[in-house]
Amino acid sequence: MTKLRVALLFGGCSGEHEVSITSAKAIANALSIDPNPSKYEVVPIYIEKNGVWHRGTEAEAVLESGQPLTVTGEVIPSDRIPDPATVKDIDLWFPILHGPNGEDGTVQGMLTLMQVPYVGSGVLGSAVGMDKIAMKMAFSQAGIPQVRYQAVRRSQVWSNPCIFPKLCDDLDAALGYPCFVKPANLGSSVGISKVRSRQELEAALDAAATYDRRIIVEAGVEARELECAVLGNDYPKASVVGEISYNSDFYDYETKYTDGKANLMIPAPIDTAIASKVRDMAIEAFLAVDAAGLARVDFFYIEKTGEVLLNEINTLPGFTALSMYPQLWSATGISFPELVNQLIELALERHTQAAEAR
Ligand SMILES: Nc1ncnc2c1ncn2[C@@H]1O[C@H](COP(=O)(O)OP(=O)(O)OP(=O)(O)O)[C@@H](O)[C@H]1O
Ligand SMILES: C[C@@H](N)C(=O)O
Ligand SMILES: [Mg+2]
Ligand SMILES: [Mg+2]
Repeated sequence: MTKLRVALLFGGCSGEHEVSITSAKAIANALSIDPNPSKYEVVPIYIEKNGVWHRGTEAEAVLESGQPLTVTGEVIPSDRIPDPATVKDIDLWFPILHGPNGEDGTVQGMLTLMQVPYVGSGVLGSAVGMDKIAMKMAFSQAGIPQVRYQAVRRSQVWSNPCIFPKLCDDLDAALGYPCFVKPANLGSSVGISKVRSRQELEAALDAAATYDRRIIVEAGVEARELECAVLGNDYPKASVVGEISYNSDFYDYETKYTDGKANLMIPAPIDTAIASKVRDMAIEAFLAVDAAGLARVDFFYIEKTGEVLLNEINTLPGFTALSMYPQLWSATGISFPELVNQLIELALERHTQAAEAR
């Protein structure tokens, strides 16, 4: 049988670069477990933090060591797209890029133009699923309950001294404290601050503005945190529901990626009615942004009132050893090696449908 040559695309110009390397290592490992090696040949392709693409020994070394390449020297723009000669043998692309320039529709646009199959959401699903303001607008249109929020532009934060205080007055009055200030297009809690005072609000807005032109400020809720994994294209399935608990202030970067800091409970110790609601909402969220292949949907469960609020969708969720997505499927009966096999099959299904429609 001829093997499908699968490009594992990782790294990227993103604050989640290191997480992407760890996710890619785990996926490469899953592709090395039987029966996957009889079907797939893995070709690692690494995108440096400065956007330069590498195939071959450099990409393999990053995957092996888990360490990013150090950015050096001047970059010409054409180094930031694949050299056609070096990728013409690729049969299918598996982007495992988190955050901007990879999870947000940019790479998906390039692969769509190339008319090649790739794992995960297309341009629209990726872009809407990445931007927390756009995603919330889509969710609210779909009638999915969420926390109160306000969208902020960087130009309002880095503005003249009259606009900024007025912005903070408005946020103060509308959302109160604690609130969460987030760059709209990022993940792994990078750039997020939990804010308890006016002074902290000002600093948090300034910090978020260093990451993104678009910022979201959300009312803080005291809630249990639930996550649900989705798999499929037109008829997506939801996994069992998981819960995360931790002792830190919130589920921040360090808590997410330091072994032993967060406790993952799968399945979550919640009523079946709540689990069923979460699973239904996860699928509604997936369809609302036009996701495909995979997504992990994050929720707040306010036990006192029984309310379940949708926090966000992640169209390229983490696959690290501490990440929920593969663990949720494993608990649902799909092993990690079988999961990556199904993701590849879903990519092929979507590609065939797109080709038939052309
Ligand atoms: N409105 C909120 N109320 C209470 N806690 C919040 C709120 N928003 C975020 N948090 C806390 O911050 C964490 C990160 O938020 P969020 O999931 O939006 O960020 P992210 O960077 O997209 O994370 P990831 O993509 O890694 O899941 C949440 O898991 C939660 O602990
Ligand atoms: C990778 C990270 N953004 C996640 O959602 O798991
Ligand atoms: Mg996220
Ligand atoms: Mg999240």
